[in-house]
Amino acid sequence: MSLETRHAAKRLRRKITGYAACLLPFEADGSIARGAFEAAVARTTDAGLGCAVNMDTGYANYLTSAERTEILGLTKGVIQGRRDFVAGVFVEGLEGELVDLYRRQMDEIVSYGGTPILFQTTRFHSWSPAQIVDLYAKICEGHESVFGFELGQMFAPNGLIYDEETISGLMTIPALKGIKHSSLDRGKELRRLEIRDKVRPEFMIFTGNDLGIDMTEYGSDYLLGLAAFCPEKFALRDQYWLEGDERYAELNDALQYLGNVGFRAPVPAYKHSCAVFQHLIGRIPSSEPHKLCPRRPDWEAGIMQDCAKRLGYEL
Ligand SMILES: N[C@@H](CC=O)C(=O)O
Repeated sequence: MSLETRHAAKRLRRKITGYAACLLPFEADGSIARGAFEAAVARTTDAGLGCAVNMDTGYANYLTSAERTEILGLTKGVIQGRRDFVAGVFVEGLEGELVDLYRRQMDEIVSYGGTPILFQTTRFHSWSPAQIVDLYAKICEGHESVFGFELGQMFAPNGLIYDEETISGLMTIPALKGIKHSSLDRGKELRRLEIRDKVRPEFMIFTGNDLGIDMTEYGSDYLLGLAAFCPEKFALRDQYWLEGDERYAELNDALQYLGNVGFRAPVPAYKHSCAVFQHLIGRIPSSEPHKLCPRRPDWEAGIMQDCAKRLGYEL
């Protein structure tokens, strides 16, 4: 795609739909900070963003199934039907028939009022496009609304970025309403938008590109771990875009600075960056990530402080 074509693809003043992949915060003793999690769900919802829980940012890969269920309960309790929320379905490492494994967790999420979003599993990495599309069709059958999730392996080894045949096939499944795309690759995401516009214009592409959050300018919506750092700033940015307000650019730049620092390699340590940031601005009781999460260096608080100041937080 030439730069001219890319520039022409921008959709000024589009209404953007945004979800934050909520961070699961911890107390200094390593226990889940339930109150702070509930406050984050309330803050995100009040700001106008949807909550995505039990995602990578919520340590879906490290939580027990009982802990994931507890998170669903806490989320439902705070949101109380005021708006939708999405929740990760994580089957990696589980034994059994794949369709059953997915559907059992999806049913549970729906029973809490959530929309399931399907993490991938290494078990289908070597499958053909037709086999993968068929699996999703079976998983989604009878469901009203499900989201897919393409996760780059810089985030987690169970993730996979599909080829275009698979993506086009997935877009034909009626219950699948959209897909989160986390390749961190603008070109790949722009191609998905082109395919979507041809195959099924109402199908949602949620950018998961924390290094390119302006993908929303081209027709993506978003489901971002970065939005969990400061959901109200994302809401304001989206409002500026909707209104054609020139303050959009400066705020987007400040958010992107935070994204570039927070999501630097090794990428999975972004959850520690998020905890450090949230602790600095006084929202969570400790800067501790999940005990299995890769950690940032001791100077993280200094650089996060600079990001926070640029976003206008007074520390
Ligand atoms: N932040 C995302 C991961 C990559 O996009 C998530 O929490 O799932």
